[in-house]
Amino acid sequence: MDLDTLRKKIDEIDQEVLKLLNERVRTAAQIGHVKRLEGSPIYVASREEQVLRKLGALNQGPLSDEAIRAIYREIMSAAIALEKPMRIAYLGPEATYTHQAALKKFGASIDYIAAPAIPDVFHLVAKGDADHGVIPIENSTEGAVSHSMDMFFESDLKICAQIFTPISHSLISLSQPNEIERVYSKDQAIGQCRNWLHAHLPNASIHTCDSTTKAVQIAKDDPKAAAIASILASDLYGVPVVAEGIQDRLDNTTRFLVIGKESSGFAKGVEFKTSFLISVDHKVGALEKALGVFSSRGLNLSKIESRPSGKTAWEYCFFLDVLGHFEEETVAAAVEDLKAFCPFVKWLGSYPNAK
Ligand SMILES: C=C(O[C@@H]1C=C(C(=O)O)C=C[C@H]1O)C(=O)O
Repeated sequence: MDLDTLRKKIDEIDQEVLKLLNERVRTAAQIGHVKRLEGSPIYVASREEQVLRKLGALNQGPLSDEAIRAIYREIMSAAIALEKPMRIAYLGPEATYTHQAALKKFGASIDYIAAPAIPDVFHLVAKGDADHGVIPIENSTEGAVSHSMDMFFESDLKICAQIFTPISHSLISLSQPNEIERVYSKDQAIGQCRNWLHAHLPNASIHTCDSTTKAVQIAKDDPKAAAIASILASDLYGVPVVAEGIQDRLDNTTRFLVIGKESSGFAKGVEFKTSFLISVDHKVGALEKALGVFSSRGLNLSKIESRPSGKTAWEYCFFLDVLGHFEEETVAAAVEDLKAFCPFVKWLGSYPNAK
């Protein structure tokens, strides 16, 4: 076929695609109406994952599953915006890695609010100024973001989704590396580039600041300074990248959480993760007994992290991640068991265990 004929064919296909897309978002708007009557949440992470999994199973190519997910991310974003204008608070300012994770999850049709600090994300959602919030929770190189974890002690907000984002850091500066005297970034980002900094900028002093974006703002005003941040932040502030991919591990990935007033309901065909916060008695075998509640039911405990209780020195609480949904019988029964002997058990949410 010649070019004109092929382009005519594309135009005809686009007409059909457009008609179907509008039909799809009109149906989503109707769903939004039903949800408003029921008072149920507009964004439903488990349903989205179910739709994406079904599409993955139906897909015969040549589009990759990744491409289907990216395309549908924007279709769903537009659908949600028609159901209700939605606001997502994230740990800002603009162009942070959390901002990028939020965009990846919610797409371009949603309104975003940059919050100055992690507690502000929680407060905006709790007050109803934002429908959901996005916060970093752990990094594959540096481990837990303890400030985020500790917020769950006091907050009643629930986890409704998780987002995994590969993190590639750049050195951003008005000067070349041999002229840099000071390096600025968020503590977590500095920790992810420790070996690189030691090898390439051994004489530079290292300074922490509130965010990777803030670091770029500093580097914009101080030619002897460099920031560790994303290429997006370098573009936004017009400060050049002088070295790329400076993180110590190639597979450096951060896990972010979406928080909201409600967790994510169960959906068939979707694998779930459930997070808990517990404390155990100061007794021999108390922690082992708590963990045994899950293993005896064949439940996979995918993570355990201890944090100081915040009440008494040298007393700890434990964050647990278990594969399964709180609405599933085995998980619910395990929790009932825990409640019988643990002084404190708090369910933090069940959400799709999508990578
Ligand atoms: C349409 C719905 O609302 C939202 C949009 C979805 C979609 O476009 O498929 C899926 C889940 C929700 O986040 C729904 O709940 O089914």
